[in-house]
Amino acid sequence: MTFIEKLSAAWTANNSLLCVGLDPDIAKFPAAIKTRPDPVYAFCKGIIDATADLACAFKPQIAYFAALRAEDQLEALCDYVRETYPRIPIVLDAKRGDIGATAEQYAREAFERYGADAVTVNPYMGFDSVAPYLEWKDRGAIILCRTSNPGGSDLQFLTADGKPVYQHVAQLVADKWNTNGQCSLVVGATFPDELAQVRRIVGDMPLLVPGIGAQGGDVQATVNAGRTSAGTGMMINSSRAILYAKPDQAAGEDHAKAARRVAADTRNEINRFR
Ligand SMILES: O=C(O)c1cc(=O)[nH]c(=O)n1[C@@H]1O[C@H](COP(=O)(O)O)[C@@H](O)[C@H]1O
Repeated sequence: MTFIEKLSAAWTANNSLLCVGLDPDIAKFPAAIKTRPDPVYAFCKGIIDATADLACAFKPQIAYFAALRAEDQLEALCDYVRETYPRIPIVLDAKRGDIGATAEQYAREAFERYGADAVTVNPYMGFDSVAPYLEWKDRGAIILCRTSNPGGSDLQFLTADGKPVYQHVAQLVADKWNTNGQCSLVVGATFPDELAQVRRIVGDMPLLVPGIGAQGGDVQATVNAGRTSAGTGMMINSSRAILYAKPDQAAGEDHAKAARRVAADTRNEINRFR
């Protein structure tokens, strides 16, 4: 099964366009987890177990694991997801970009070491820097197009040949790079107008859409701008708002239950506008 087939099946099985981001920040962990020998694994496993029936994908952000010297725990988590929730795709968020020979190693890291279904990739160095990921025919390459951060406009919004650079990226990927139907684009929920533009350019290509939750993107505007005619086509990511949801102590919630509540609310809100 390819990445896109797996993602499509997860949209249906969980009736969800919600991607749960795994950005483990040990300072924000509950005290009982901080002192465990494998705190990053334990924390993320708790979130995964609490949200696996609500998510269309899990997206570990590699920097959070690497900064804590916890790549082994990321590997174990990816194994755990594949064994326990084999229908949920793993998107490794690494935003790689380098010359072809180096990209081959990054692709092996993402797809062999971590067994990810897809990886985020930076298009700035052009096609030969992306091609090694595309050699993995059953995996996905999710290419940065219109990122959610304010500084994304510095380059992505510059005009070249009469249109903004992010639209060139969308056109290039749709027309030339996606020959095997394995590409996706990153478009921030914080820019719904540009999200709509990208949707017009790329047809039904799946989009990774971060920026709701902690970054304040509007869910209704995001869904209206980015959904396909089938009411799917997006992995709408939320990380911190779910991971570090405040437990309702009166209701006896722990951190995982609070994460589940916020994930369920987010999934349901997205579905209201599909
Ligand atoms: O590729 C990404 O996932 C990404 C692209 C982008 O344009 N903006 C963006 O926030 N992200 C990632 O999405 C996640 C957003 O986290 P929250 O803001 O906590 O929901 C982080 O892991 C970011 O690295």
